[in-house]
Amino acid sequence: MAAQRVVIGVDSSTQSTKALAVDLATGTVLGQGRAAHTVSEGAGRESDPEQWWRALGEAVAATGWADRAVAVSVAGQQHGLVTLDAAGRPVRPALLWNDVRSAPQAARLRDGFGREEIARRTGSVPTAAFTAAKWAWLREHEPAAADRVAAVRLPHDFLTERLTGEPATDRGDASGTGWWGPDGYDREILDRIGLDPALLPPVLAPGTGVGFVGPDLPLRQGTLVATGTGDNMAAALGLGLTPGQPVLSLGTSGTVYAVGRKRPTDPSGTVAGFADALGGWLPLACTLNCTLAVDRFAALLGRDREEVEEGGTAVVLPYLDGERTPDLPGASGLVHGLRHDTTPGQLLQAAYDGAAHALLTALEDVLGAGGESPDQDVPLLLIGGGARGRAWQRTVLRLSGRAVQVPAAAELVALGAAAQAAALVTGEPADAVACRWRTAEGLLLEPVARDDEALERITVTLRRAGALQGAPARDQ
Ligand SMILES: Nc1ncnc2c1ncn2[C@@H]1O[C@H](COP(=O)(O)OP(=O)(O)O)[C@@H](O)[C@H]1O
Ligand SMILES: O=C(CO)[C@@H](O)[C@H](O)COP(=O)(O)O
Repeated sequence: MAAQRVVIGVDSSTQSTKALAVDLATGTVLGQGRAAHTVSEGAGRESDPEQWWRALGEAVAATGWADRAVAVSVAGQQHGLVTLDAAGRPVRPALLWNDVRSAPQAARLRDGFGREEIARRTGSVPTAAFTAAKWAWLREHEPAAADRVAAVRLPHDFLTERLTGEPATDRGDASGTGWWGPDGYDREILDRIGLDPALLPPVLAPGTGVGFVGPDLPLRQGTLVATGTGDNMAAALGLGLTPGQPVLSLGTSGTVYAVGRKRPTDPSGTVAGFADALGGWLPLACTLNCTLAVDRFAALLGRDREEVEEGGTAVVLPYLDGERTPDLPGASGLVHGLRHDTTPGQLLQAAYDGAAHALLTALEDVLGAGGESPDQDVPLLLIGGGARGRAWQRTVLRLSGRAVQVPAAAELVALGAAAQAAALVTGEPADAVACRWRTAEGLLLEPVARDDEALERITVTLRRAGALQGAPARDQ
């Protein structure tokens, strides 16, 4: 009998690192590990890349397969700016995707090139989330630190390079930088933000290996290392998505996306025109306030997150971290429509609705931007930590009007990374590996009539909130 071959997939996301050891032949998860990250509070959102590296070591060790896996791949939170000195050490903590301090720099890029032109070049109209805006912020606010930078990396590139000693990135994660387009790195944008292209890693073709794990590291020396990718691209691989199949991910960020055959270039900025990790596109809309914001409302109300009640007229715009979709980086949380008979459970439900609203109203734009026609009969795949919650599931059913499918597999990002590692070994496309592993199978929830009234109430409140929520981000 042939020896069992095992691959490891890693998801280095905002709140934690998760690792899965997966049987290459069947997709069975044989071991898993998790290690928490810390994110700064206050004006910015920063994390120490050294902590991610330690967390990767802990999480892969906990799988029980670190010394036996044949291949590994690392997926990571998108957009984060990792700055390294000549010795490969972080110059400062990484600036994360949900740090809105870089909003003025994003606005300058947008206005300098014009929305149409920058979307044509990079696929996206940059917001504060994009790495280009973060580098411009660093240049302006910490020029001495910027001068010391010898290499600029995304979170997953940083970890892959620690494993292999090789600088590399992939088209999926590169597409979230704001300085990458179909012809590679955009020299004019890099020039505009004062970033030397020599500091950036090469963008490897899909399906390429970066190298092998070096000596004295958390995995066996000689283990094959795949390119890895951004976390949303990895989940798309992990689900074996076909074009037009929509996904809603409920984690620190809320994201809605689908694989598309057409390159997206949405000048409105609602849809980011990301590349996927194969050769296609991954139009995506992302919010900053998702599970953490709803959990904060539950805590403020002194309730369990499942203790929601229907009815009432309350509207919550839960923009506790500012917001990206809609692009209101200076926004804060807003409650409207309270009455004497509003119950705490209704208010909590309104927080769920407010967090899901932008994602579900962007769904048609996401499908359209990738050249796919919205088919209401195709179930919405629900993933991320929040997908386990019944209140989240019911909210998505009510506000989408679609059937909702919750895959039984919990860690789709790590599973997608594992599929990418497996593909490197077998020569298959990574999404074909995921289909073979039947990763998308799970609970199918029947559709209910869409609650257009609730959606409209939120849309109107948002429109009327105008000046309160639209205040420009403080330049800090
Ligand atoms: N059963 C559950 N119901 C609702 N939310 C949940 C549940 N389990 C976890 N979460 C939420 O999921 C979030 C973590 O999701 P995850 O996708 O792992 O985040 P990330 O990848 O951004 O680090 C936490 O903020 C937590 O509030
Ligand atoms: O910024 C985006 C997508 O553009 C986020 O989706 C990040 O990739 C962070 O993901 P999570 O840690 O929430 O999974």
